[in-house]
Amino acid sequence: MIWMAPSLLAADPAHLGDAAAAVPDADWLHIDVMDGHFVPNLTFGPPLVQALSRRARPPLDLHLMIEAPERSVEQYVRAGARRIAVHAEAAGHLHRLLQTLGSLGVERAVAINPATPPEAVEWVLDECEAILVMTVNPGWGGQRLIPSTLRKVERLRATLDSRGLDRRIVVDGGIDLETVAAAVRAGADTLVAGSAVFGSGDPAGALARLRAAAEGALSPGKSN
Ligand SMILES: O=C(CO)[C@@H](O)[C@H](O)COP(=O)(O)O
Repeated sequence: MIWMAPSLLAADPAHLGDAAAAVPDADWLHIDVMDGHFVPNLTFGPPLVQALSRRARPPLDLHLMIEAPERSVEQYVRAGARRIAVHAEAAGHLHRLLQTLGSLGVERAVAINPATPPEAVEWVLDECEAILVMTVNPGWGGQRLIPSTLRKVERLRATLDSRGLDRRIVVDGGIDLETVAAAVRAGADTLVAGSAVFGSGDPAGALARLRAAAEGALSPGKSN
């Protein structure tokens, strides 16, 4: 089953609550937390996440693009996160951090940047529910998908299949009507999309079209 996760990063910052409420049919609402260090951009802190949780119907999917994520995860769980992605590149003790997240009762994803090999997640697959493959370099929305990242998705899907592991593969960055089918065919089943949803005048309609294209790519005989 395909899951769609519109990313609020592409919404008008002056109307974030309205944007959060505009996609009730999303499976997750993706929120990019940036600290100005791990990536240069600075975005959502815990009070803002908590306020958004009151406007959003979908569960909140937080992507922590921050240094030392172990210092902040509890605050974000208290703010309303239902899934948290931490970067393999940022966590000094990734396995322990994932165990902590598990004990806090949230779904766990391990995120990897475009230059990070898929092997970076190999020894933590038992401690997460999803792997988030960055299909652009993190920090900004509106970039073009880097094609080599889909080869990494293929490798990860093959590894999961060979080990009989049921894990979500999330792709994040440059997902739109042109790229979504290739991402799904590579093995992604959870699609984060910012500009393609909130860059449109009709976020709910854009989300529905993107979902239809993704589901079409799963069904043999359909051309997407
Ligand atoms: O994590 C990030 C960017 O660092 C993403 O979640 C973006 O928000 C995706 O935006 P689009 O590429 O879909 O515009």
